[in-house]
Amino acid sequence: MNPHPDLLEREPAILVLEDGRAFCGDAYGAVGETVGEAVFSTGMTGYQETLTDPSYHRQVVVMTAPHVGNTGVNDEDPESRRIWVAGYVVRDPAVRPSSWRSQRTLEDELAAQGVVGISGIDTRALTRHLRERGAMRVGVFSGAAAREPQEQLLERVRTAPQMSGAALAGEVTTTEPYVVPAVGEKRFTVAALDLGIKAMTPALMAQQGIEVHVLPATATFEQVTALSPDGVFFSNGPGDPASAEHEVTLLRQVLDARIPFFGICFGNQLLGRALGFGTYKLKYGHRGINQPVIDRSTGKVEVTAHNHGFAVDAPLDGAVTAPGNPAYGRVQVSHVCLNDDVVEGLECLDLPAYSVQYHPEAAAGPHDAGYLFDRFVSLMTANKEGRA
Ligand SMILES: NC(=O)CC[C@H](N)C(=O)O
Repeated sequence: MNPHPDLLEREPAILVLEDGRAFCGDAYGAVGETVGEAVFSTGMTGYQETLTDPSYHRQVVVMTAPHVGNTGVNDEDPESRRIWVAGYVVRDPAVRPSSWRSQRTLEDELAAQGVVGISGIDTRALTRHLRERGAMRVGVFSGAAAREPQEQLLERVRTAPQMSGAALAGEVTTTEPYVVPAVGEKRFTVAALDLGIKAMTPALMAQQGIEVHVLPATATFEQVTALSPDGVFFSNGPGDPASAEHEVTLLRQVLDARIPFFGICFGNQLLGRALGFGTYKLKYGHRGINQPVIDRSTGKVEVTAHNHGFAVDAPLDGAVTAPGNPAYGRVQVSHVCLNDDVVEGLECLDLPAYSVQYHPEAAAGPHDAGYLFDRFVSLMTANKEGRA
């Protein structure tokens, strides 16, 4: 038997932020180097879902939860086919996983998938720094790279691509369409554009009797209508919504055709753009599983899962005519984050279309927002019956 990893001397590693601040730690996962956008997640659970969420593509995730890896890794919880984070920053890795569902250790999984990480970092201090200075590029270096002069490492961080302006859906989407069959009797057909979709989303739709046709991000309006869908869905996904031109054009065609539409996260930002609103980069984003959001139609507060670095710029007070096209009628902000008043949902009053910035699929996270899938079913039902 190999000696336990913590009995081995870990290789030194260094984390270098774009503004020059550096943190020393130990190599964790794959040894090597990686650069990306430094973001922090406050989720205490669900690291497997976080790591495999395609929206984290090109991001180095800093975990504020101090102890990571406790429940190991299994083959049931991934949200996609691989780990997407560009790097992983933790304070104190679990010495050994303890869960009846665990099949491997987290560190072995990170190493097997080539994900460079760093442990032994004061992730609270790093998070406070990111909150003060904002999300920025970062590099994690271990092995030979960690021995290079820090100025050279900093140079590599400063020349890495920025998240602003990045069009990344094409790098994470499925290459071929596939179908997630309805559970039980099939009631609806939905075309779901995969911009970085999480597995739980079609799974929850399927439970509502929806047959979900997941399409590549490059799908055309003709490919969508060929399915005669009862509804169209746009998923979450990485990158800057301001760079998603094809998707916005497609969504405008969907709205013009009055096909019921539901969008999550990136899908919400794209609905915002299709209606004529702008989007902007948040200082450090929302990532975690306990973010309070108010549903303005009911006044109810939901505790929700978030993962977004951009947001829609829309007026919070009441309905307005869609600024991009008056033919779309009135639109209002349906949900707002109680921490910072960021737009968390949009609702069209004269079109069958709505979206949320957060994650009703809650993988991981609380299930408070599950009703949003029921709303999609109601919208499609009303549209079928000519009431929408
Ligand atoms: N989870 C998502 O869909 C994220 C959307 C977008 N990439 C953002 O960071 O805001």
